[in-house]
Amino acid sequence: MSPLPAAIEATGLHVSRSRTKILRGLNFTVDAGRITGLLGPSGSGKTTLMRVIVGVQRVTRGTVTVLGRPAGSAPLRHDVGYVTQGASVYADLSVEANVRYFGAMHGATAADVAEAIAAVGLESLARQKAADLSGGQFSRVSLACALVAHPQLLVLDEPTVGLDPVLRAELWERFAAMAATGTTLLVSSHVMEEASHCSSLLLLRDGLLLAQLTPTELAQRGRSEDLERAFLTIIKTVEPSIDGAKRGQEESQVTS
Ligand SMILES: Nc1ncnc2c1ncn2[C@@H]1O[C@H](COP(=O)(O)OP(=O)(O)OP(=O)(O)O)[C@@H](O)[C@H]1O
Repeated sequence: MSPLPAAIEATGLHVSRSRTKILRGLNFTVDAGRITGLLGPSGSGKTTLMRVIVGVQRVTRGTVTVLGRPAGSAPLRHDVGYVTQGASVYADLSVEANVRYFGAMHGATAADVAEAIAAVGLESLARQKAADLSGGQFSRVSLACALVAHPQLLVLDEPTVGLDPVLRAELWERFAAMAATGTTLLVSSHVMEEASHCSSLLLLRDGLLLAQLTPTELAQRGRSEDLERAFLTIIKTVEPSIDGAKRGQEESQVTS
């Protein structure tokens, strides 16, 4: 079988916001039909990178191609799903009405709506108003609204925050099943143990890509099966080069 083309390709990606350099020269590819984890400490640039990929963040320099087209181009609207950290659903509508509403934009059927609700484990609450759900249930409505469109690429910003371990495990199983049927998933997290569910990991720190590697390679390079510890080891190893990159940037700011 010939390999699938990359679902996302970033070349020399720089993003500045309010004159602050947030992403500083990222180069990477995300394989189609796989789960790629976007991992890094708070403030490292994960959300900014996701916003670029879904086309809502202006790029300062460089290119990002998504499913073979420039990120944000109109034909991608039906092919890319994005679930932000803050759930974006209508609190005064029921779970079902929310999913139906978002599904209608993509021609989803009643069966698609029921399937998306079941996928996030909210069947028994389908008729409940979103406002009356718990925090974890509320954020799962958002996920169902993205799933109902059957996107080719699903970008999820910290989807497991606030979920109990059982639900978290179920969601990861769901993501794996989606990847097995060809969906590409890019999932951010700062919980390193979740890295083990991914085929490939993008490790971000201070807007720089420290490494792109598999969980096994992370454990090997970081010399620990504990992926949190392995990540910390990698951070310490590359710290001097980060300082160097920052210095280089400050020098270019002085000269530009
Ligand atoms: N509009 C803005 N103007 C200036 N700086 C911003 C703006 N939005 C975000 N930033 C900064 O960009 C950096 C990266 O933010 P981003 O939200 O991408 O990080 P993150 O890795 O997703 O963090 P978290 O895990 O906490 O959500 C942070 O230092 C943040 O303060």
